[in-house]
Amino acid sequence: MLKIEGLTVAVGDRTVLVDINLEIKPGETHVLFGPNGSGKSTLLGTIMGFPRYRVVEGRIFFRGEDVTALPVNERAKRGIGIAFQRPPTLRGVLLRDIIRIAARHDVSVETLAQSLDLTDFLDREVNHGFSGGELKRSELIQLLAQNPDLVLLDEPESGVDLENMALIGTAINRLLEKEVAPWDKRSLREIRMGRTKSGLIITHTGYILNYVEADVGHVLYKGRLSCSGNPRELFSCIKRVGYGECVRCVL
Ligand SMILES: Nc1ncnc2c1ncn2[C@@H]1O[C@H](COP(=O)(O)OP(=O)(O)OP(=O)(O)O)[C@@H](O)[C@H]1O
Repeated sequence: MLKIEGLTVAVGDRTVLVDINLEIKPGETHVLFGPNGSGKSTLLGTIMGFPRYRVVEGRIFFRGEDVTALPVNERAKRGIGIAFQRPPTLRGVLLRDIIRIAARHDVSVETLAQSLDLTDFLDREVNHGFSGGELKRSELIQLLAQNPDLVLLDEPESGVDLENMALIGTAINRLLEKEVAPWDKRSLREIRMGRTKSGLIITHTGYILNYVEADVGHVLYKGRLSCSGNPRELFSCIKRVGYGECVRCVL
C-alpha cells in the first residue's frame, strides 16, 4: 500500500526527517510513537503531500505509483486520507458540505452523523467552536465519507473522554475494516486476508491500542525511525524506560 524509501524531509531550512524507510502492506495498521518534536506529524504531512514539507531525498510509493511529486488533491483522489492533530476551522463552510465534498462515493450524511453523534453539528461551520472531542469526531466523519485506502491519523485520542473514545475507536475500526460482525462466517484468517485498508496512527498515550488492533509499531526519534516491532511491547518499554532507550538503537 505504502512504501517509503530513503526519505529525508526539510521544513524551511531545517532537516526534520532523515533517511526514513517504511513499508505498510494492504490490511496492516501501524502505529508511530515518538517524543514531542521528533517529526511524527511531519512524516504524515509529507505522505499526504503538504507543500510546506520539502522532500530533499527519497521517494514515496502509494500502491506502486511514485506519488512523491503529486499534490495533496491528487493523493486524496487516489485514496490517501488524513485526520489532523489540530484540525483547522473553516468559516463559511458547513460540516454537511465538507462531508459531501470529501465523499468519493455516495454517502448518507445523516447516517454517518448519527454514528458519530454529530447530527446537531451538521449545520455548523466546520470545527468552529468545537470541543477537543468534537474536533476529532469531525475529522473522522470526513474520513468516513472519503473512505480512503490509506488512513493517516495524527493523535486521534487527544482531548477525547472515555465514552467518546469508544465511539472514535469504532469509527477507526470501520475505516480500517477491522469491525467483525458476529454473524460473519469467515475465519479470522480469511477476514485478515480480505482486509485491504491500511493505517498509520500517531499516538502518545497508547489508548488507541485498547480499541484498535495494530500490527506494527515504530519509534521515531530525532527524525529517524529508530525501532520497529510489536506495538504493545514497544509501548510498554517506552512507558518503563522512556524514549531514552531509543537512543541506543540509533547510535
Ligand atoms: N516551519 C517550521 N520551521 C522550522 N521548524 C519547524 C517548522 N515546522 C515544524 N518544525 C519543527 O519540526 C520538528 C518536528 O515537528 P512535528 O510536528 O513533526 O513533531 P511531532 O513529533 O509531531 O511532535 P508532537 O508530538 O509535539 O506533535 C519540530 O521541532 C518543529 O518545531
